[in-house]
Amino acid sequence: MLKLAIPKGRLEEKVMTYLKKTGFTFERESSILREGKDIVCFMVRPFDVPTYLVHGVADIGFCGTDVLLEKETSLIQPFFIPTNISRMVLAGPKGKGIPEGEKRIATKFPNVTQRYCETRGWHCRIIPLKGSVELAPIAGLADLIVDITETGRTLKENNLEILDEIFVIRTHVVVNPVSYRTKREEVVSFLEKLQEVIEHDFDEQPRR
Ligand SMILES: Nc1ncnc2c1ncn2[C@@H]1O[C@H](COP(=O)(O)OP(=O)(O)OP(=O)(O)O)[C@@H](O)[C@H]1O
Ligand SMILES: O=P(O)(O)OC[C@H]1O[C@H](OP(=O)(O)OP(=O)(O)O)[C@H](O)[C@@H]1O
Repeated sequence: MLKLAIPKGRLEEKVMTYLKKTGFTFERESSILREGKDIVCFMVRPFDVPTYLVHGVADIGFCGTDVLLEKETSLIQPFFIPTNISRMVLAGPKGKGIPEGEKRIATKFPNVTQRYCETRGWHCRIIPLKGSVELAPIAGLADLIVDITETGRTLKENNLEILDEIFVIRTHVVVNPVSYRTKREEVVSFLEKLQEVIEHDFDEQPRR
């Protein structure tokens, strides 16, 4: 029995489509649980995916680079699944640049931001928020933000500009290292089937 941690939200549909293409069917479905003959899917918040693996209650999960770097977990990352590519960026009010001295930075990703400031040798005051981070400079809560940008629409709508790109965000397949040892055959067989589905999908894509 494989136990998977599936991110609810913008990644959910793509991941569930890949699972069904991999041959899994589900007899019982709810908003938090999908159960089939050889599989159980825990439907969780994206930030919580690594937690289910680290605590050993899930074998495989799917989550973004942002979550993995924010949670600083050491999970096996065999490959990506094709989803929209987004970026973690430093951004601030258009035309104002990066202030001298202490920088107030609002973010959903305090650990990522702390490490980024250390690499820049900056003295920062990090203001953790749960969302709508783009509001912080407008409200005077922060000088800068560290946040995800995909299309750039949110930044543009709030007169913010990218000041630095911190890392590219992909969607990772992640594996619990213990499961990789104790359920090796089942885990490897699933990963191989999933990779075949992804490669077949990719080959089917119309070439631009
Ligand atoms: N525009 C985007 N904003 C946020 N996440 C994005 C975006 N584009 C791609 N992603 C990826 O999708 C993942 C899930 O994002 P989603 O918006 O579904 O949940 P969340 O907002 O991160 O978490 P929650 O809904 O629990 O607050 C992110 O961790 C990131 O890897
Ligand atoms: O570059 P864009 O395509 O505009 O996407 C970036 C926006 O998407 C995410 O917000 P989300 O929609 O997840 O809501 P949130 O602000 O509550 O996190 C992210 O926090 C940015 O605000």
